[in-house]
Amino acid sequence: MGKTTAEKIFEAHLVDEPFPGTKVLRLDVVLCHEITTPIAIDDLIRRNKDRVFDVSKIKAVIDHVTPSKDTKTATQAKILRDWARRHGIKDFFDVGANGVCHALFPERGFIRPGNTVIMGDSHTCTHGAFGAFAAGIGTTDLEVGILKGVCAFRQPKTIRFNINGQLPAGVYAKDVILHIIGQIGVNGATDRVMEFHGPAIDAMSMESRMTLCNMAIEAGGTSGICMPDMTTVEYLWPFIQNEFASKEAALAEYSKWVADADAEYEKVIEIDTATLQPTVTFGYKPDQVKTISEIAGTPVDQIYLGSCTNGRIEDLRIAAQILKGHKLASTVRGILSPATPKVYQEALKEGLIDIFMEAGFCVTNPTCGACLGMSNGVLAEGEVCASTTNRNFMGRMGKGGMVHLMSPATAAATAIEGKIADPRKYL
Ligand SMILES: CC(C)[C@H](C(=O)O)[C@@H](O)C(=O)O
Ligand code: SF4
Repeated sequence: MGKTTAEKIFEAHLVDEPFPGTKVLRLDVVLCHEITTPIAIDDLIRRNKDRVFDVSKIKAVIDHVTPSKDTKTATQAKILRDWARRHGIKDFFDVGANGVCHALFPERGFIRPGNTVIMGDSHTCTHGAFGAFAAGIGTTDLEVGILKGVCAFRQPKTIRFNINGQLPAGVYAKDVILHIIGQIGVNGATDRVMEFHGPAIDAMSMESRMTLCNMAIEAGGTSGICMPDMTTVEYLWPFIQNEFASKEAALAEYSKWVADADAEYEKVIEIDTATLQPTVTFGYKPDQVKTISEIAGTPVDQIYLGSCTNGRIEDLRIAAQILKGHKLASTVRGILSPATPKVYQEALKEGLIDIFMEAGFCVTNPTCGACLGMSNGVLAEGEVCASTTNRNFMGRMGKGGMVHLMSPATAAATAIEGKIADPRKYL
């Protein structure tokens, strides 16, 4: 019988099976940020276990609130910084070099097809875009991962999504994943891997695949996974060219992680792209979605472009293309947080930052910031934000505030009109 991508990765990384169905896997990458890792670090110190299993496999960044805004966040940053220095963790990204973890780490080529990846962050599923098994974990698992380079998982079942056809104009990876979450619900993939296939995925850039996998957790999914292909190889090429004689050789190697044609799935869900429209959330759960025609005209107070979902260069290009020559509506404010310094620099070079600033946007340094209501754009009570992020939970971007999740294109159109707007009019 054939295997899914997750089954192949589990088999290749299996160290132990302490109980039936519980698999201890060898880890290829342990990612860290300053909110959750300091808790693990403090506990390891307390238990006299301040060690790391392999400095080259640990990557750390200060990204959630940076530069620090108060004593608490400065202390969190300091604990992570001191720890990285103490252990000689080279891939540590501090103020000036830091960006949102799930954008920065892939951009640095840290995630490869077939990898096992953990992080104390729920959106770790993003890295499955590379054909990896990447899962968010809690403090105890993080401590074990840091100390021993292993993690226990239940063998997940896989749901396969076939995204048939090509995406219509104005419809992006964000709309696809919002549509899927709307269809299956916030628990629709709990403890499941979401494997994405089909011509629409084959045609997607790595950035779009990351957007798609990023929100797997919003349906309860352990990891989203896309099949490694030439797009994956091209993206990774600057980092792997010394490992392979040619791109074809890299592709041949990575293809072993592609799910077998006769793999067994718990469920196969077919999506016909012709039916897809720009999609936006309402309410406080990511499965509460409406098509743009159902929700257009809803007034907002703030537009936020950024995050690990949609703060990459492709997202800024799409939004800038729509915003070019327009101004923000007089009733709204706009905030752009490029996800990484590289995205920021690239956007500067391409003239995108000019477009955003001329439209009236405030451009912040790369950080999570407003996405989780920590800094750079916290909402007041009763305010509404049109946001390219991934969570619309009650008060997510500020107590008493509400969030409508949408694509960068829809956010840009909304910025122009001050009300949720259809991006297709501006294409
Ligand atoms: C701070 C962190 C633990 C959290 C997460 O795990 O998702 C954050 O990134 C978020 O998006 O709410
Ligand atoms: S950008 Fe938002 S969702 Fe992503 S890691 Fe940061 S806080 Fe979490």
